Amino acid sequence: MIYTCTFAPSIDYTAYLTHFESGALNRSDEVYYYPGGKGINVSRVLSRLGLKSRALGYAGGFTGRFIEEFLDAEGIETDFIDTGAITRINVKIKTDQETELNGPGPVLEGSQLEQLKEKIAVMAQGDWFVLAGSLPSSVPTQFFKDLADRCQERGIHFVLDTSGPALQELLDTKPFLIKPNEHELGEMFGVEITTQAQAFHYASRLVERGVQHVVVSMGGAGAIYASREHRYTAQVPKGKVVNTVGSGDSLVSGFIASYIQHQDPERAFQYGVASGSATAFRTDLCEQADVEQLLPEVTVTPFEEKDVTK
Ligand SMILES: Nc1ncnc2c1ncn2[C@@H]1O[C@H](COP(=O)(O)OP(=O)(O)OP(=O)(O)O)[C@@H](O)[C@H]1O
Ligand SMILES: O=P(O)(O)OC[C@@]1(O)O[C@H](CO)[C@@H](O)[C@@H]1O
Repeated sequence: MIYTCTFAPSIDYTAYLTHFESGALNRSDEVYYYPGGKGINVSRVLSRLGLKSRALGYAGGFTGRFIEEFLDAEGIETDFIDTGAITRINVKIKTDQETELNGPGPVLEGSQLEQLKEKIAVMAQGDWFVLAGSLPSSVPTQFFKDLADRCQERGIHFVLDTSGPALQELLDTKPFLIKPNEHELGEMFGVEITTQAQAFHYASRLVERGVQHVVVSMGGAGAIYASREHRYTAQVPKGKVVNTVGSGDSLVSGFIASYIQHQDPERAFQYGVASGSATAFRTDLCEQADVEQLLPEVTVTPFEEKDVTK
């Protein structure tokens, strides 16, 4: 079973307009409401790729109900813990640029954290646990470390896609996969990353620390993959970018879906990148047919240090 866990879900309210002026009344041409939060996006894309998952995490209020009902209508199993408060609404403004305003995550108490522990006590060897999205500052980092350690002890694939201070400490729990973008990877090391060579350099340091598969997404500039055995780069397909929100999560889903089928990291990387781009080219998350169509356009090549001019 694949479990996704979103501590801070959202409704993503996305408004499309030709021009946005800060400090003025703006009117949008089109708006969309989707359940959001990185783990939830992973569950939604997995479902489109034909894989069942259970979406765990914290939700509450009328927005929490909207998220649960929406996922239920898509046939996705949910098991959220009630926060007793309204789940955030994240505002995404699309003009020729993308502007985002994300709300704060929930404030959680010890008893609510205990409930999550009970829900994941049933996980078994070979299962997947995808911890994705921002982690509330009200939760001690040790709690996430305990979750990750439990995965490691029981042979559960631990996939980590988050940012911020907890990420550093969680790296020592040897996750199966992490997928920072180049900015998040740079933050981890206090540097700015602008080239694939730099991304490989720092991704390799994560591999040395024990992360099994590192994918660094670099938006339209492609992506890189590093593990102990292999290093690859991928070019992304060309297309009209409509909405990149959730494209990183789609990459994670595509990687997992392909890896489960073939246990081949190169194929999983290619399928992941195709899934990310398929999402970037739509208003909502990708469908399997889009991914399959883009797949041949994603070229994956082995990375050789000597190919790089720094
Ligand atoms: N301009 C683009 N053209 C083609 N594909 C893109 C573009 N931008 C993003 N993608 C696809 O989406 C993947 C993830 O993109 P990105 O690096 O922006 O992730 P991210 O910052 O984690 O995204 P998010 O947090 O919004 O989900 C890329 O590897 C690529 O496959
Ligand atoms: O505030 P966080 O948890 O870092 O990110 C939340 C979010 O921006 O990430 C998803 C896209 O990856 C969106 O669905 C959601 O609104």
